[in-house]
Amino acid sequence: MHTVEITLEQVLLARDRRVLRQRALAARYGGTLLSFTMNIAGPVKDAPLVRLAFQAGLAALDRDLGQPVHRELIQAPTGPEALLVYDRPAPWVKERCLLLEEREAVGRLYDLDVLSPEGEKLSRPQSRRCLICGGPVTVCSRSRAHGLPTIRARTRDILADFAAGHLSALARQALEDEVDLTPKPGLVDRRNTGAHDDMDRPLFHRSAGALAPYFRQFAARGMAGASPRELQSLGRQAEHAMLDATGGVNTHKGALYSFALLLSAMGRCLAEGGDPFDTAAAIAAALPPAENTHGSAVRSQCGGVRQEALSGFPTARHMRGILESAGPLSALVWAMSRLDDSTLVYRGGPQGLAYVRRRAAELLRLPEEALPPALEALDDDLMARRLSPGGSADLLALALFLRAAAPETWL
Ligand SMILES: CC(C)(COP(=O)(O)OP(=O)(O)OC[C@H]1O[C@@H](n2cnc3c(N)ncnc32)[C@H](O[C@H]2O[C@H](COP(=O)(O)OP(=O)(O)OP(=O)(O)O)[C@@H](O)[C@H]2O)[C@@H]1O)[C@@H](O)C(=O)NCCC(=O)NCCS
Ligand SMILES: Nc1ncnc2[nH]cnc12
Repeated sequence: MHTVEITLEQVLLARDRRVLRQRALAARYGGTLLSFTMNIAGPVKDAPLVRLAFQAGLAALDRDLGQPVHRELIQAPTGPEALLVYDRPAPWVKERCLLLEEREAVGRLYDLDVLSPEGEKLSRPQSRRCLICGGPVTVCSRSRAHGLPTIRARTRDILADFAAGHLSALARQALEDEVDLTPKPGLVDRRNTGAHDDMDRPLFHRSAGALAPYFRQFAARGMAGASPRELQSLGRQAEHAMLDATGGVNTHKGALYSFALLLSAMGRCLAEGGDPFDTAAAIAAALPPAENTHGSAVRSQCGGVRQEALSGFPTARHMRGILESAGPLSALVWAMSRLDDSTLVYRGGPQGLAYVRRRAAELLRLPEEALPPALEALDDDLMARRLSPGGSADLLALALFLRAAAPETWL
């Protein structure tokens, strides 16, 4: 994405347009109006990092204030904007906006103007704090205490730090939501431990917690332009941390590889633009396939996770679409019906993979709500055969992450 420098005149025109829309919405709905824009100093007001923070702010508003009666979004060179109407008292809305602004550093970059039904803008009880010194921003802006380069550098640091933490939290949540989804044939879930004697749900949650700090680092290192070799080294450190947390059990080795690639790629694209899936594939291609692993043992029969990465994660991307149109169980069944899953080949040979693909394909026509009984029966069958579609489970987590992160809204 090419960043654009805007003029003061464009800023003023955007503000005039916003005021006219606010009046139109007040006339149409009454209710309390929230105008959400970003406080970004300098001539570049619209960039991937800004959009990511803005999208996260919208999600936080939905979480803290509930669904508005009306919402409209504007994407412009002067920066992302949202106009929201709530059927709530203006002081109630303002109080929650102030809490949201204070909750984390990125809130300092949110401009949440609350207007009463009569058009009166609710003031804040005390001045906003300066990004640089923490004093009243009115004093610093009047005295020009800090130069624009300093403020822009601090703004970018806040946005970059927020992005890494936010993406890490979404990735961790996706891993936890995947293992909690039930019933999943042959896999660990709330019903049983599938075809595994050495893993259970608490172990997977511990594993996700151990990986979260590394997920943050992959995104941050990607933003900093780290090389594939550096990322691979970080990946090995993350694998060791996972194994330390699980007592040596391989819960997420494959998931770590996929998430590491995608998070590094998202970080790179947040800083430099580009497509995160193409970037992930390029990083994977720059690294040699692993040796002396289960995957290497069956590589002549199965492409495994590296092949999925080299192709830009097409399976996870298609699964995300199924999440929207049907649901997570349907997405898992679809993946099981076609994925080149090395865990199945390693455990049951090509015939084990073919068996799972065939049984899953039989379920493709069922609607999401009709799947649980059939999946419980398949679960009992795969447990008896010691077959575990761990690759499909990993890609379900990746699809859940893509739905939550929605990179198309900020890249
Ligand atoms: C690339 C590495 C993972 C090297 O591992 P390997 O050479 O073995 O690669 P694969 O076999 O191809 O895949 C490894 C795991 O990836 C999952 N997976 C398999 N097929 C696919 C696929 N087509 N698409 C996506 N993902 C796939 C699967 O992982 C899950 O299953 C594992 C748990 O199942 P289980 O059967 O219990 O496995 P084990 O415990 O090993 O067997 P048992 O002893 O229990 O019988 C678990 O890993 C899940 O995640 C495959 O197992 C990678 O490790 C690597 O190169 N790392 C170096 C560091 C690095 O480069 N990192 C980041 C780069 S930016
Ligand atoms: N729920 C699960 N059960 C077994 N292996 C997995 N790998 C990733 N998620 C898994």
